[in-house]
Amino acid sequence: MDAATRPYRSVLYIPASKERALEKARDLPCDAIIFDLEDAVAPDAKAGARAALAAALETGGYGHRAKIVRINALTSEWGLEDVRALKDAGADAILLPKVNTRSDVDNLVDLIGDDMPIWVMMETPVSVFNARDIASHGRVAALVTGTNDLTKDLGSRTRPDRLPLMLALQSIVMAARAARIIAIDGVYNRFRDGEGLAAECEQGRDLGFDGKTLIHPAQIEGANRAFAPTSSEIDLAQRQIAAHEASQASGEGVAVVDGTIVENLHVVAARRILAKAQLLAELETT
Ligand SMILES: CC(C)(COP(=O)(O)OP(=O)(O)OC[C@H]1O[C@@H](n2cnc3c(N)ncnc32)[C@H](O)[C@@H]1OP(=O)(O)O)[C@@H](O)C(=O)NCCC(=O)NCCSC(=O)C[C@H](O)C(=O)O
Ligand SMILES: [Mg+2]
Repeated sequence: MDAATRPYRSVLYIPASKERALEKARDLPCDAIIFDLEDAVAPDAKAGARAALAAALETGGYGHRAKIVRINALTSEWGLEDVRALKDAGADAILLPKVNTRSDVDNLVDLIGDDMPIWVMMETPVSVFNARDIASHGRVAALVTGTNDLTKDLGSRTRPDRLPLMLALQSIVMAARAARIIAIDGVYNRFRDGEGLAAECEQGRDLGFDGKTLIHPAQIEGANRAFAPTSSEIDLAQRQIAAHEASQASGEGVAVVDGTIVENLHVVAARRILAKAQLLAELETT
């Protein structure tokens, strides 16, 4: 699948130390997997997780799902070995945690060479201030929000409305959009709370994120639903395009649908919705 157009509604973290989870993910309906060597893996389990992940990627079977490897920070005792063991293991991208500046990305580029796309964890206050600079790095293909680390570093409280994180969330989406790269929202820790997840997914979708990182398979369906176009969005998009075409044909620049104006820019957004709906429909039949 083309990296530029593939969906990223549901991006599931899997601790690479959990063999059962590595196996299970081959059949889960998520759009992408982050194979985690960092915070989900205990220090004593790092080496075993690295080897298990390399073997799982070699075996394959993850189908259309984007395969992202989250390594440990390059400043940690494990980062360099993670890169060495996994840079040629067949992943679609490497996810670098605890990034602060663009030069952190340069350090990874020096180690992996020319090809592999880099995803960046945005999870420190410094990274948020540098969001535009990081996102515009030519090798960075996605920004992934680390709301747990951000909350820790800010000393803020976890609130359902995520008010303390709003500047960070919006900065991340803005930077990603300015650079035309992917923006993924942070995790929802109460993984058995479907209603809470749905509300946070909706907020993330409203903010402009492409999808949400997840920690448990039970969260996949909610994220897939929230980040896909709804039937009423599809219906409206079709009517906006038709009305705009009709108004153009009669020499008018602007159409009106449901009492709201439709201009060229709305047609661009409407076409984007239809393209995404089509892509997801195709995905369901494969
Ligand atoms: C949260 C968990 C520890 C819960 O585990 P568990 O109690 O074992 O869950 P279940 O018994 O309900 O599991 C049911 C089956 O699903 C499989 N499973 C569970 N989690 C996953 C998963 N993530 N991927 C694939 N499969 C999974 C179990 O193996 C069971 O399978 P079966 O045997 O067939 O029934 C656990 O879910 C977990 O470890 N989640 C991941 C946690 C994680 O990755 N954390 C790090 C990322 S979050 C983060 O760091 C973000 C960022 O950096 C920040 O700062 O915010
Ligand atoms: Mg983190």
